[in-house]
Amino acid sequence: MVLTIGLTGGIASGKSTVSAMMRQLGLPVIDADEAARAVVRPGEDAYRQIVAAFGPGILQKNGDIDRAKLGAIVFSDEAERTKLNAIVHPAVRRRMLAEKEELVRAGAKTIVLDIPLLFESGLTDWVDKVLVVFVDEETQLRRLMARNGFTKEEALARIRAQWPLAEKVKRADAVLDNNGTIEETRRQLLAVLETWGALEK
Ligand SMILES: Nc1ncnc2c1ncn2[C@@H]1O[C@H](COP(=O)(O)OP(=O)(O)OP(=O)(O)O)[C@@H](O)[C@H]1O
Repeated sequence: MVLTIGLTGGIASGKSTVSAMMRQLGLPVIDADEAARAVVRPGEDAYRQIVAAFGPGILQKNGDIDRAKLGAIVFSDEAERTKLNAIVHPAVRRRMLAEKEELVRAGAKTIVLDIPLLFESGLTDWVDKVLVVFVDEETQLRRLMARNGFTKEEALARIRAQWPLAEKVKRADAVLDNNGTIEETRRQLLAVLETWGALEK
């Protein structure tokens, strides 16, 4: 039996920090953001579909998709956003499932799926356990502003575009409180993984 852990949280709540810890512990991590970048690289099906749907005007000189341009188009137009998601989402899911199959074939006992929008995308059925990285809104705001150089308004707009973190916490199998130090978070992570038998080889 393979144990599949879904790692999620809110923007700047510390998911990448925790996923790096999990990798350090030797757990294989499949990263949804990385998959989303990979499927739109030149040569990929989703790349061709995006160029066909939005035109070559969204390309950079070197042929890569200009994420800022595409982002500006879909940001203000829901129909365009739906069109893009209909191309990208299935491709990301296929890629993540293929990566998971590969790890299962290679004999992995525990697999981590790092999916920032696990709940928003309705993918909780993909995992056996949901691990939520939690911070209070004050800490989240401070870290997001510091990391991205956002104003308070810019940071709040991004926080409010996601499910409230408290809702994710309610539905979690385990929660890591990341308001404290990295070391405190690491201790909580080890305890959860121990409980789930996730570190057994
Ligand atoms: N316990 C902590 N103490 C201090 N700083 C932290 C802690 N955890 C994370 N950070 C910092 O807070 C910021 C957000 O953390 P991280 O990038 O891991 O979050 P994330 O959930 O992956 O964010 P996103 O969804 O935006 O990619 C980073 O700058 C990180 O270095």
